[in-house]
Amino acid sequence: MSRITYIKGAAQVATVAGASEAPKRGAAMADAGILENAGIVVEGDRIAFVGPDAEARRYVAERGGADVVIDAAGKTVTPGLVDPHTHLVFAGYREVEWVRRLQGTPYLEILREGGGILETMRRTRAASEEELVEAAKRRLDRFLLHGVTTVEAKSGYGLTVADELKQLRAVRRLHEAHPVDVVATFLGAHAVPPEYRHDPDAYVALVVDEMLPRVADAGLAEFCDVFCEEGVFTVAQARRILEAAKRWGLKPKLHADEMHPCGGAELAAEVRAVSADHLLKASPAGVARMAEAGVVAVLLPGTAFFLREPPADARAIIAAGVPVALATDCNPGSSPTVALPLIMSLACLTMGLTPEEALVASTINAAHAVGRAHEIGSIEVGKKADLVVFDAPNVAHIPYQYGVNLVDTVLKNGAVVVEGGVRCG
Ligand SMILES: O=C(O)CC1=NCN=C1
Ligand SMILES: [Zn+2]
Repeated sequence: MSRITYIKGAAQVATVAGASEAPKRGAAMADAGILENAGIVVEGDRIAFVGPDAEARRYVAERGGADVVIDAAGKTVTPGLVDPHTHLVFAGYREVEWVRRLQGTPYLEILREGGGILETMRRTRAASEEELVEAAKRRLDRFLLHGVTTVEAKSGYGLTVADELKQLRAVRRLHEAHPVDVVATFLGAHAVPPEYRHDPDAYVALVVDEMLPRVADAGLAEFCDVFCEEGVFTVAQARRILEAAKRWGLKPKLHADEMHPCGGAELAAEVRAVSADHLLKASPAGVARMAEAGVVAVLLPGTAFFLREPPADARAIIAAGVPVALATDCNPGSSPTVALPLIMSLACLTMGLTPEEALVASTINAAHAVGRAHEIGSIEVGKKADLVVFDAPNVAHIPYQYGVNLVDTVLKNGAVVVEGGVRCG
């Protein structure tokens, strides 16, 4: 008989229900499926009931009572938060670079000098697989304390066959060893490494002819991403890599139009990418093409904030009918954070999302961006019991109390792993 957990008397339960087949877009994003004075019953690792608390209580009584009871009076329950864009596995931080950027040196200038991503590349190449796993585990611990129960994690700091495989093996070990589920993305085309700086196309050939086959044969990644940006990889190079990735069974994603309007959104639609991410400089035509192609826009307002750039035009992207998701972009250069609730605050404060839209973008739509919407991202019977109890009277408080971590309890696969805001499982 599997364990029965009863989350009782919640002031609000944000079910985010009804969008497991397709992400919420347009006006539908404003509806997080909120129930007042509701209860949730978990059996084993699955959601067994969600609805009025009186009915939940009856459901529990008919099964002889609950093994675990969580009092959610005055609190808000949401699906476990999903972060669809992180560079989780890396060695070393770049606070020195950040101070230089504060004083006016542009991000891409530092990259051209051989710093930035290439600074993290040198440290990640020098680190062992074990060191990468241990450092990332501590970041996953903090993600969990912020209510994040699934993250996507990219390679892209190795930039050699061996080091890209090392990073992706670390991602797989993290998924196996930590309560947070980790979804792997190959990002060998994150930057051109120094040894290829005189022949970037030769590096693209290494990515296509050597890295992709090894990653695919080892089953080390579900997605392939490219940093399509001025001075990094062109649209033509990105197209070549993503078309090859599709032939190897990896689903395409794209860092698109982050710093310059390069046509990344248009390319994402052309290759039918699962998601196009950043989009600070995306063209209206590119956004319209994304809507036609069903590409999810993963927006990263924390990165825009940290780069002190205007954010993506989320209202126009939502109005165009493109589903929007949010992510931290956790990385040592442009977004050293794991605080997805703060990203929700920035989405409201700098991009004009409502609290319910921000929650939809951090749950079911984010789950679609990592191909997991059938399993997670909403509180619906049969889905995995990944749940967060926030010490908040309603959903709005989650982004409203910006910078405050209101996470009280986290259930992962039906088991309590955070209680009273502290790790316990
Ligand atoms: O700077 C980094 O390490 C991560 C990044 N990739 C593309 N933009 C930022
Ligand atoms: Zn990124």
